[in-house]
Amino acid sequence: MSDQHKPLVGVIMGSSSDWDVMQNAVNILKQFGVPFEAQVISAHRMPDEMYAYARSARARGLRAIIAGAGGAAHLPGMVAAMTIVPVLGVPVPSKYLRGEDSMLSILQMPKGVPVSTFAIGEAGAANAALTAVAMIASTDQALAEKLEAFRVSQTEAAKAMKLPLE
Ligand SMILES: Nc1c(C(=O)O)ncn1[C@@H]1O[C@H](COP(=O)(O)O)[C@@H](O)[C@H]1O
Repeated sequence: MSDQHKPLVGVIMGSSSDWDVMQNAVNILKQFGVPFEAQVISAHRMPDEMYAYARSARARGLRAIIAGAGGAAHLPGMVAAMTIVPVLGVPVPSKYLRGEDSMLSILQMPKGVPVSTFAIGEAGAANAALTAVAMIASTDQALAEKLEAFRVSQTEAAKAMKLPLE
């Protein structure tokens, strides 16, 4: 990471109402010190802005785009249609269908335009960010070591878990 201020990961979401979930991605990027940008971009409500964002992503140096959306979640797929920067899709839980609609909208892409799709909700947002970290770590040894250390401490925490019976 030569320039700490130049974002390597773009985090976008269809609405500010997605923030509760999507902040889990931002928190991971902050934890690993990966430069990122985060903003609301909607395929449905801001198609021109979405177009400009996706078309400029690669030239601006983004290595991954984490795109979260709920309901008819077309944002990740439409962004993926307009850039070869890998898109990591996060299904945001929806009010009536609890995110199953979001998940299927993001997951069922036609052959040739991939969106890597993660679990519905917070775990998906965090795991999308961990995947972006892993992608960047493939050419950044210091980041790779941080990711290894994260896994070790997670394992230690799991091994130390106690049940109330004990
Ligand atoms: N799925 C999309 C897109 C899109 O895919 O372009 N734009 C907004 N949305 C979603 O609409 C839901 C409700 O949004 P509001 O809470 O603003 O009404 C959000 O989960 C958002 O991601």
